[in-house]
Amino acid sequence: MTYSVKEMFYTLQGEGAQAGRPAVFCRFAGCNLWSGREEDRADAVCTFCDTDFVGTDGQGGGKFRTAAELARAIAAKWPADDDSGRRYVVCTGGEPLLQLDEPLIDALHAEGFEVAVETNGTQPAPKGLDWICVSPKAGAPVVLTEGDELKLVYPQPLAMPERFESLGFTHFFLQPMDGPDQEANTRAAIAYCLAHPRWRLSLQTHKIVGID
Ligand SMILES: C[S@@+](CC[C@H](N)C(=O)[O-])C[C@H]1O[C@@H](n2cnc3c(N)ncnc32)[C@H](O)[C@@H]1O
Ligand SMILES: Nc1nc2[nH]cc(C(=O)O)c2c(=O)[nH]1
Ligand code: SF4
Ligand SMILES: [Mg+2]
Repeated sequence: MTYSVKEMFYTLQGEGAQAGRPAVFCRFAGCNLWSGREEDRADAVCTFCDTDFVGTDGQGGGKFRTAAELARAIAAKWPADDDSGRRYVVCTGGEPLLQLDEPLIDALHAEGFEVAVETNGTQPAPKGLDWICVSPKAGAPVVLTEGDELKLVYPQPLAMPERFESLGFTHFFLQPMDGPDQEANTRAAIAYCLAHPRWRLSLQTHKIVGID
């Protein structure tokens, strides 16, 4: 299996229940809900994506021919002198579950990492993941109905929170949709959480503080 990676970087997880935690982000190239080309955005299943996941030309990106090779490259991003035993990798994209497989999870565990995934939930998950974040998209079926956090970008008129709150997740987050209406979306997400206390607010804190 050859893995196509857009970019790879060490930063703080900005979103959800693990916000603030140091992590290597591995952004896989490609998605099943949008081509990534602006001219296709309006007709895509997912129209509000804030991410460039096309190609392998970002920082630390490239093609990796084996799971061990990719796991070594991820490990090389972690501070060399760290002895905390808290290595953490977030596999994102694009849609990581188009590529992330059991051999790669095993290779990352062998490098001492806890392995997290950020997924749109349209693909089954391989065994062995340590943290599963599903972010459903209106118009795309959710097949991954259990995990650690469900993080719904809000508002999506055809994917309202009520539809997801009986699924098997530990945490339920609303994340205001970034874009031209970001401020209004944030106020609406706050109002929804206050009226429905099962839901918590997830801000994209990396954008607030200006890190990757
Ligand atoms: C770029 S996606 C990649 C992972 C996967 N394809 C997914 O959608 O979950 C990473 C996270 O960013 C969220 N996201 C994407 N565009 C956003 C936007 N405009 N505003 C807020 N969150 C956004 C996604 O819902 C997801 O939780
Ligand atoms: N700092 C930081 N946190 C993130 N959490 C989810 C991200 C993503 O693009 O999947 C992301 C990201 O791109 N940067
Ligand atoms: S599913 Fe995720 S990566 Fe794909 S277009 Fe939507 S937000 Fe972007
Ligand atoms: Mg992002």
